[in-house]
Amino acid sequence: MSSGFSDPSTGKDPFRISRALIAAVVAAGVLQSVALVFFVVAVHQMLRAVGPDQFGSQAQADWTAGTNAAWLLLASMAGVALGRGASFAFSERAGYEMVRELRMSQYRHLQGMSQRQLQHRSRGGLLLRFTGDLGMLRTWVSRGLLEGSVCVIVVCAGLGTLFWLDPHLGTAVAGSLCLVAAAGLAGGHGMRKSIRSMRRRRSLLTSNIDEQLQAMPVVQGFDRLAGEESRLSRQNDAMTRSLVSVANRRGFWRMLTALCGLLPVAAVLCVGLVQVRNQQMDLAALVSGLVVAQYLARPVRVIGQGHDHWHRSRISDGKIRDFLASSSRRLDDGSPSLLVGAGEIQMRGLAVEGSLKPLTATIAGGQFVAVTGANGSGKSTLLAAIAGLVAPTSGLLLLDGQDTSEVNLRSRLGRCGFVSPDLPLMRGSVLRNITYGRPLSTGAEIHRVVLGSGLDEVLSDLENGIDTWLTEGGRNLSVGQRQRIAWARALMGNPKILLLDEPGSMLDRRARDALHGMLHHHAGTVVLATHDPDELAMADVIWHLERGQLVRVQSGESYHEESWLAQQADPARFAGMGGIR
Ligand SMILES: Nc1ncnc2c1ncn2[C@@H]1O[C@H](COP(=O)(O)OP(=O)(O)OP(=O)(O)O)[C@@H](O)[C@H]1O
Repeated sequence: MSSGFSDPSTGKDPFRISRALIAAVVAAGVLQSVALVFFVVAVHQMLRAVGPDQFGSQAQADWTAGTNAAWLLLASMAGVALGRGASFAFSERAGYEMVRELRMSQYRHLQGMSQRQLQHRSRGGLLLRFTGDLGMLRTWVSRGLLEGSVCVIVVCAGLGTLFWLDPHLGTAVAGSLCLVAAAGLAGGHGMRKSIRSMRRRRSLLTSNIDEQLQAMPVVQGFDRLAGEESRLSRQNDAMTRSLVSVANRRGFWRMLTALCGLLPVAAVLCVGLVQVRNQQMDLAALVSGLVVAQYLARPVRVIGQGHDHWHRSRISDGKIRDFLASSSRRLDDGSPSLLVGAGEIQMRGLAVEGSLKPLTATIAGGQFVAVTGANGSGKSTLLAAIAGLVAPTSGLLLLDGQDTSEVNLRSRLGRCGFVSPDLPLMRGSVLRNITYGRPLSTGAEIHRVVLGSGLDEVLSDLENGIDTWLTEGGRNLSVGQRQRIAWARALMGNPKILLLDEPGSMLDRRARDALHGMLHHHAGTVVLATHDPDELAMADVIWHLERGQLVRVQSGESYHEESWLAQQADPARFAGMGGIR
């Protein structure tokens, strides 16, 4: 079953339900229905063969016919049980398999989203796509669509059997079901509105809790505990009100479905008794009819609940489709891979809306460029654009002469070693973190990087050394320690282009010296965003950015001279700042 949507990475429709499983569910439904018909026939025959006179039997019990009917009864019971069990298992499996595909499609879509897109999305809403929304869709597919279809087959078979027993019984039950279905459809209005409001509130609450988890020290440090508690309490109350409203509507549905379950029994009893009184039907047919009506209670209830699942899933379905249709870059679109060269970076009118004005410049392979400028001048954006994490809104970026918009993204990402406050450490050991981009690094390479980045000093302070376990973002380490691990992570594999966004901002003097030594020795291009005069003086070229624009290019030497002269002219201004060395 296809929805017309296709995952660009796999070319498959992630909403597709496996045809084989649909066939299996339908087959199980047919088995259950046929077995139910035989079961009723067996009940009817048994009553007529060995039941008392009122059941329409002869004065003498026909034990042979009764025994045959008993065998049929047993066989049909097994068929009903088998059909029901199989239809449940296959329906559940079909739902789980569809959700598995959708989960991966959503995750691949997420992987193609740029840093800015992710920063602009609510985390609560995104989390909901992977949890509640998938759960709702699964419930609809398994319990609503597939189990509901089986139940429709069973109800049809049951109605057919009732018509066979007595057309009046069939008509009464069919009529009563139509009545309840019409009432249900009329009462279904407003359900989606309540669900939409409940989802919005749940997403807000999840985002808030997620933020609080990360920023609890801010809440505590600024003593905003009471304020945040009352905000959460308001959100919690609003969500509870939405949940109660949805529960009320669902309660109405439960009432209808319970009624649906009992109504066929009442209809068969009333119409059947009248027919028996008028001697147009025997008691065997009435009892058999009651057996059918009683069996139909569950399938009718399931069909009724399908309506509830349908409404709940429509909003989730829409949200997932919107998410999958939102802009995301394809990681592997079949275009050629980026080839590694000397690390030359060319920008031709490269711009990022709101952050970086069109920039045309070239950084030669092996050059060391320091980028400086006031806060918000666009340094981080420039580095992230070179790394491929921020998509330029116009212009071209060429790495080693290759237009990055024409190479496949997967080959481009990870080509630059990047240290940035926006790239936190991951949960896991220090070793996992430093080899994150290159899990197959050899022991010798790890040793080289650990020594080259001075990480050995940090590791000697950690009880478990390189196996020390880091929590999310490495928050169980000091900021400087985290920065040095991030450094080592960027150096692994000796990347031709190294992008460092203020990597020394939290380092002590020794660590800073180690960083400078590493910058000296790195055999490749280095682009360093910094305010540090020592680091600026080390660079081959310095780019001064102002409000997203490259306003001045200067050599490191001339910067050094300029600073030295300024220091001589006004020593008081530089007192205590360490000076230019
Ligand atoms: N996710 C974002 N979405 C939209 N605009 C952003 C985003 N991040 C940053 N900006 C804007 O882009 C501009 C450049 O920001 P950027 O972080 O590149 O500056 P920066 O020079 O690195 O600053 P700092 O020295 O404070 O790190 C700023 O005006 C900022 O408001």
